[in-house]
Amino acid sequence: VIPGWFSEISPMWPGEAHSLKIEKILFQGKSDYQDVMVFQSSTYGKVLVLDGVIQLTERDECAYQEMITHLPLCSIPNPVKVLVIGGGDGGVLREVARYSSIEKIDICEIDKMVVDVSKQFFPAVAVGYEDPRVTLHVGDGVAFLKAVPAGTYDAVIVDSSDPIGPAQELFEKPFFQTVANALRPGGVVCTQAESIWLHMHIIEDIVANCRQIFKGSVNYAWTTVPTYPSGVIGFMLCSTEGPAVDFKHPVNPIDANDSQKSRPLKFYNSEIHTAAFCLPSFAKKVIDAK
Ligand SMILES: NCCCN[C@H]1CC[C@H](N)CC1
Repeated sequence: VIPGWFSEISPMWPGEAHSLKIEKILFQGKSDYQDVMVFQSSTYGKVLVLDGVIQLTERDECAYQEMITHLPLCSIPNPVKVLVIGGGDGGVLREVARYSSIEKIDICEIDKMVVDVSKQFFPAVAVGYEDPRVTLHVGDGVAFLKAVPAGTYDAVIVDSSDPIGPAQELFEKPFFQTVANALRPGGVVCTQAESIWLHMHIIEDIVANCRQIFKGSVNYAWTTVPTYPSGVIGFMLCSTEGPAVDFKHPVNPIDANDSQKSRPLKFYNSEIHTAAFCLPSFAKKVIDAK
């Protein structure tokens, strides 16, 4: 460990550790579920860390929040009801709130401390909670989805941490089945789906499970987030049986109905949407073969 530096050491990415220079530690706490820390970095703004794993930095969170939200929501013509599982920092809510067609945004986050810390230290991320369409449910996303009437949502976004810790169940087959049940026919789900450089086996299992459960489209997309392990993160994009969804070609260009023209997108655009589904051969072999 280098004094004055934060290193992201984890058995989930053995033998490597991304480091950020610390200017000042702003918060350290322990919730019912995990250790929570916020620090001011030298070059990436403020940083949110859960159980020693970087969740977001002010400098590059736009890449993740915009892609995980607009890849699914630009793929269906008229989202009305959306559910976010996880995402307690509020960044996905901020992006979902751009769609004027949306009438209801539910969010189920298990750890209230993440919500409170984000509101205190990341106001430009937690701004998503200010939208009147948002309802926060503090609890376990698995239980929440089991209680949701079938066919309730047009879209579900699973903005989880990694499969070690509170989010473990969000990577397992029963959870994907409850998501499929909660979606309308032709509804879409987008989940945080790790790194093709680090987690090809996890991704292989997720793709196999999704192909069994989601009878519409099943695709894997990826993007660059410098402060995530290996510098990239992926997403599973799945749709239920019903009106066809072509994830690779957006039908609902966000700029057509973006209610927040005062705060333009920093990362997402329709070209990078389509490009996100282009995979290197080692990943394509595994993902497209399933
Ligand atoms: N809403 C914040 C992003 C949470 N997703 C992250 C993906 C990469 C992981 N190593 C840590 C969580």
